Amino acid sequence: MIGRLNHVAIAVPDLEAAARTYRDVLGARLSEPLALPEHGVTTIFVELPNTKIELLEPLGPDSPIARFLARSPEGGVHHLCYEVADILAARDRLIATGARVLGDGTPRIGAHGKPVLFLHPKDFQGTLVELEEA
Ligand SMILES: CC[C@@H](C(=O)O)C(=O)SCCNC(=O)CCNC(=O)[C@H](O)C(C)(C)COP(=O)(O)OP(=O)(O)OC[C@H]1O[C@@H](n2cnc3c(N)ncnc32)[C@H](O)[C@@H]1OP(=O)(O)O
Ligand SMILES: [Co+2]
Repeated sequence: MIGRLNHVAIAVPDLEAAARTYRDVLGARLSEPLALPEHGVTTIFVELPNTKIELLEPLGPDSPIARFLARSPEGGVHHLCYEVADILAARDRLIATGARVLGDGTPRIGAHGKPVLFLHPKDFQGTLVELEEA
């Protein structure tokens, strides 16, 4: 069911500092910052030949990454995003297996303008999983 690894997300306390590290130290190509208030994050994507790194900074008081950063103030790997061909079919199949789809189960539009869903980390070896329709 899952396809390509779309991105690895890293929660960071300071997006500009993280962008400098990837651009100036690691020599990577970066997107412009994108504020996504409905997701409570600002993102910068690091473009790699085979996948992307999503740098995530909290945005607003209800950011879903605030608690993560409270536990890991220097930041860390936050989620993996896999592509699926049909997100509603993937959701229904996952629910049938007993996996917990976060929120109300309705896909929302993510950073790439495509529908996304999140799966509970406790059901996937302690890793938060995002699905994005390809
Ligand atoms: C820009 C859009 C999009 C894109 O297109 O790419 C994005 O990526 S947005 C990214 C941000 N959005 C989200 O993360 C949405 C989904 N997340 C959530 O609903 C919540 O963050 C959560 C995963 C349910 C966690 O909720 P929270 O209240 O922060 O945590 P708890 O304290 O209740 O944690 C319970 C339990 O889970 C562990 N945990 C929490 N976050 C992670 C994580 N990222 N990876 C692994 N494990 C995680 C946490 O440690 C707790 O464990 P125990 O202490 O053992 O109970
Ligand atoms: Co993501």
